[in-house]
Amino acid sequence: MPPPSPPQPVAEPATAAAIFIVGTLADDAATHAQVRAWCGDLAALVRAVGHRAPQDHLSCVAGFGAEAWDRLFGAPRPRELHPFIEYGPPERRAVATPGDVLLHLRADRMDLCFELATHLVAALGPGFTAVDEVHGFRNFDMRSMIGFVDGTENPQGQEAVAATVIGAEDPDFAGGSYVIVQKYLHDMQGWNALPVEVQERIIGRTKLSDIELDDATKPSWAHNALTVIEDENGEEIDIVRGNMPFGRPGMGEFGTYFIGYARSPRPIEQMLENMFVGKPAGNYDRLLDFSTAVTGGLFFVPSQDLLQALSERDPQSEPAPPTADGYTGSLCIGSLKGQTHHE
Ligand code: HEM
Repeated sequence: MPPPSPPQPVAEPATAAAIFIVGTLADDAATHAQVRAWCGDLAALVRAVGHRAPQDHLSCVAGFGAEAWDRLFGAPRPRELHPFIEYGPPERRAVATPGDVLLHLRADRMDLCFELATHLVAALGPGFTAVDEVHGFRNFDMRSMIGFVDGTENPQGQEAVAATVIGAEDPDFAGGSYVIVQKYLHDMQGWNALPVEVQERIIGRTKLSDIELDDATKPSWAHNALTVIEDENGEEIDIVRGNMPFGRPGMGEFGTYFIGYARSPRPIEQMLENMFVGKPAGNYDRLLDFSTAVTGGLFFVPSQDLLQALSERDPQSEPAPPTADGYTGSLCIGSLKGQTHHE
């Protein structure tokens, strides 16, 4: 058995700064070839910038949307990769917005994220158009834009890896992950006008001390009641969140960039359904009375080895065999696996 393919740095601890870039790709052969080559250059670019400041934990995760995957790499496609599914009524909707490529850059210094983003976008070439870019910062006490500590219940270490990294359920794509992003804008005036006790019932935790409310106090519509989900055996299904606050106070912009990684998009989609539609329907997340999702995207994050292998993939030479329930076929990276750095 070859060693498992190392994942991209999806389950990293929170850093002080992050840049999120979502872009679309022109649908022409030159762009596709350039982006495939970029997949092979990504790790070297991260090294080139990050090596000079090893203590500042620079990392980058790259993901690809469903349509882009087909155009860039052809079949097979990761088993659960599909366009972002919208949830909720018109006045409270998790919207889907365009996005072929996601870049999630993290470091303890914004200048490192900025420098790397500059190189990565240049290398993607003229066929890449950024459609959204957010520069996030770590707020004091790890507090989100709405003043509550964020990330407390994130799994850590091995549990984070188990929650995010695909294993035997999709062997061709083992070592990969799915990621869902949403950019939220908050009505801070409305939120701040609420008594703290009401805010605490909306989040399901105390504001100052970040302690979970007990079951008798926590409403069924609390954020952490709707986002805690279980499998058929009653085991909690974890995801790893890397949310960051962002904004421009002078312009009245106050936001949260939600980013959730998991080994299947299903748990995150279930959480979105619970939040936006409600559980049961109508029993929705009151955080959404003060927060509007203005973007939404789902991306697949290939393992590091697959990212390398994809750079040499020619989808034209591998005719895609679509089937009724998606794509099947071999990824043909067996021969390329020998080129990985750890074998
Ligand atoms: C407006 C955007 C959001 C904000 C400001 C926000 C904020 C928070 C806060 C303050 C907590 C409690 C502390 C913690 O454990 O992290 C939390 C928990 C959580 N959130 Fe969110 N969140 C947002 C959107 C989302 C979305 C879209 C999802 C999933 C689709 C989600 C999933 C979760 C989960 C799984 C937990 C942990 C629940 C637990 O295990 O107790 N959040 N969030």
